[in-house]
Amino acid sequence: MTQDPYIALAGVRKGYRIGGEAIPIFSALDLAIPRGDFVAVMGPSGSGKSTLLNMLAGIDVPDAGSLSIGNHRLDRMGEAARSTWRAHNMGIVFQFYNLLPMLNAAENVELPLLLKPLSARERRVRVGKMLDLVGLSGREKQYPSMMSGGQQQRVGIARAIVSDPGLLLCDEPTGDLDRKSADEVLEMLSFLNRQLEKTIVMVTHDPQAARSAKRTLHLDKGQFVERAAS
Ligand SMILES: Nc1ncnc2c1ncn2[C@@H]1O[C@H](COP(=O)(O)OP(=O)(O)OP(=O)(O)O)[C@@H](O)[C@H]1O
Repeated sequence: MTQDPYIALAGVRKGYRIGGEAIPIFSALDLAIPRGDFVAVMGPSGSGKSTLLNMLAGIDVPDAGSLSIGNHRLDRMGEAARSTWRAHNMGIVFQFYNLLPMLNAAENVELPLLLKPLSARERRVRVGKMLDLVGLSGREKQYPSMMSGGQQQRVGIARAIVSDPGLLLCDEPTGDLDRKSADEVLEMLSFLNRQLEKTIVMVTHDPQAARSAKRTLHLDKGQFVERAAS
């Protein structure tokens, strides 16, 4: 049985212009990721990992070629449509957590739900479940400044999944963490992939983080090279 890939890039061209000079990043990038996959993306600095994540997130668009996620052609959507699409279909986990310092853990996790037609009680119940899932129940009222990096990242993960998106994009999710906290975060991502069937694309420089993924794609000279997990 063949299934259309969940994420499909075909012939994607992307570059930047600085002053009059064109800087090509991808000239014909192809990529197919099935639903339920957990992919690590590695590659040297400047190889285009963030550019790829930004396109998958609909923050940036290809100059040419097609980019679809779950049958939606992101390259054909306007900015407002991409932004709405993003709010409903994906969660993003950042290297430095991107929590709002003036909000406590529960309020940070609740943020994406404010866009949904839910009552305050429904939001509270959902936020409680998410904090429980990431092992932080009882810490609802704590502010980011009172939490370790690992705890902050778990709040970031709870916020990323609170709307129940099918896709998680992770940008160096363990880049700011010590080994033990990093391993806890990676275990959590594996759990979300295996038990909740989230599709995960994770950019990382950390080979140990990449080993948590089902496969690793190496960006090299604007193309992907797949290497078996070691
Ligand atoms: N908004 C932009 N304007 C101009 N050039 C850009 C822009 N964003 C990225 N670039 C350039 O595109 C190339 C790829 O950048 P990108 O950030 O995607 O690489 P990366 O693989 O994520 O790097 P790193 O591992 O250092 O984060 C780099 O040469 C970068 O300088």
